[in-house]
Order: sequence, then structure tokens, then C-alpha cells
Amino acid sequence: MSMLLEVSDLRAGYGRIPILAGVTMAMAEGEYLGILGHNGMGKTTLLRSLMGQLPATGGTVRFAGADVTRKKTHERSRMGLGLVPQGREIFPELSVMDNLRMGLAAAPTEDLSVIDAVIEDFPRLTPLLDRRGGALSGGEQQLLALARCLCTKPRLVLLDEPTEGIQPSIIEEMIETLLTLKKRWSLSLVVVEQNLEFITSLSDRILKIQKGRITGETSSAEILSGQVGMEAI
Ligand SMILES: Nc1ncnc2c1ncn2[C@@H]1O[C@H](COP(=O)(O)OP(=O)(O)OP(=O)(O)O)[C@@H](O)[C@H]1O
Repeated sequence: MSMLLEVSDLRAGYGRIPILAGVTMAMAEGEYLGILGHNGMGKTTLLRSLMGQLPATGGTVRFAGADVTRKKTHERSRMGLGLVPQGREIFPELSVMDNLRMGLAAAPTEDLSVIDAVIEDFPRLTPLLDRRGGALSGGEQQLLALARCLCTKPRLVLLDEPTEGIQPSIIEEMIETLLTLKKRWSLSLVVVEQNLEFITSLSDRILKIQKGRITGETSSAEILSGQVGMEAI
């Protein structure tokens, strides 16, 4: 299998403060990769750097065979990278439908039929299309943020702590939705999380991030079979 994403010794930070201290990882097309880490370990920084929102101070990022290390966010978006940020960042004053249209604005072609195709996989949003984004529950907003990202037809979605502050029933629904998208859209995913159960339910492989470095790797199968405890990876 050819690699969809190849990250080598990636370094980034804020001002003079280094946060990513040389991240090296790779994933194949169609893979769901989980990255587990506690608060402040650099999960959000890694996703922002992969999306080009934060410049790399060292190392390289290759996506779909191209070196994107110096590419701007909108260029990466057009190449098929999509980010669902922590805290969702939906537009609270716009309707759900208009939030989805905003997603389309970042797409390579503004094809409105994409929204219909996306909505099919988000039945919970269908009756809410006219409602203001800000009037949705946290879980519904998270589903909307994911649906909006899918309107750009990404090959690889970067998902930042989607379970934060969300009720368990919607977490279950999000797992089912993401597994359906994997099959129906051949989607690839990098999800960063602190929630081990969520990440295990979704991911083919799980990496551990500590202090801006990848320090371990396991598979969900190994965790589910009890062969590997989280402290071991
Ligand atoms: N805009 C910023 N300016 C300066 N430092 C920042 C900024 N954003 C994050 N940091 C610092 O970078 C480190 C890594 O933060 P990051 O948000 O990547 O961690 P995280 O693993 O996603 O944690 P969390 O689960 O709390 O979101 C932290 O020490 C944080 O304080």
C-alpha cells in the first residue's frame, strides 16, 4: 500500500517555544490512525501543522506523494486535506445548511449536490437544516463540523478531540458515522484524542504522543484483546 501521509522529523511551535520536537509517522490511504495523548502533549499543534496553519520549523510533510511542507492551508485543502478543529468552530448565527455551504466554499468545485450526499450519512442533521448552528447541542455541532469538512471532499480528515464535552449517545453515533464513511467514502482519518475507548473503537493503529514526540504504537486489536495496556505503548 502506498503511503498517503508521510511525516518526517516535523518540528513546530509558537514563537520561540518549540512544541513538536521531531514527529515521524506515516499512514496508508484508507487507514484510520489514532493519536493518543494527555493535555498539552502537542496533539492540536500537530494537526494544525499538518494543515499548514502553523509553519514547520523543521522536517517534512508529504501528502499524496507531494511535498506539502511549505504549502498554504488552502492549497492543502484543495489537495484533499481537511481539518475539524477542536471546539468545532461552526458559525453560530448561520443555519446548519449555511454552515454546510460555507464548507463547500473551500471545496475544489462548488457542487451543491455534495451537501445532499454528505447529509445522507448524517440523519440527525436532516431535520435541523434550518436551525441556527448555535442552537444545536455540543454533539450535534460536532457532527455538523465533521459534515462541513466532508463537503470539501477530503481524502484525509484531521479530527481534533471530537468527544470533548459530548454526551455518550452522540459519541456512539459519531463512531458509527465515521466507520460508515470509511467504507462508503474510502476516507482516511487522523484522530487525536484523550479518550482511549473512542480511539480504540475507530482506529486501525494507535500512536502515543508525549511532549511533542511519538513515543509508542499499538493496534486497537492488541488493546481490545488485552495483550497491550495503554501504559505499555
Ligand atoms: N497559541 C499558542 N501560543 C503559545 N503556546 C501554545 C499555543 N497553543 C498551544 N500552546 C502550548 O503548546 C503546548 C501543546 O498544546 P496543544 O494544544 O498542541 O496540546 P494538546 O495535546 O492538543 O492538548 P489539549 O488536549 O489540552 O488540547 C501546550 O503547552 C500549550 O500551552
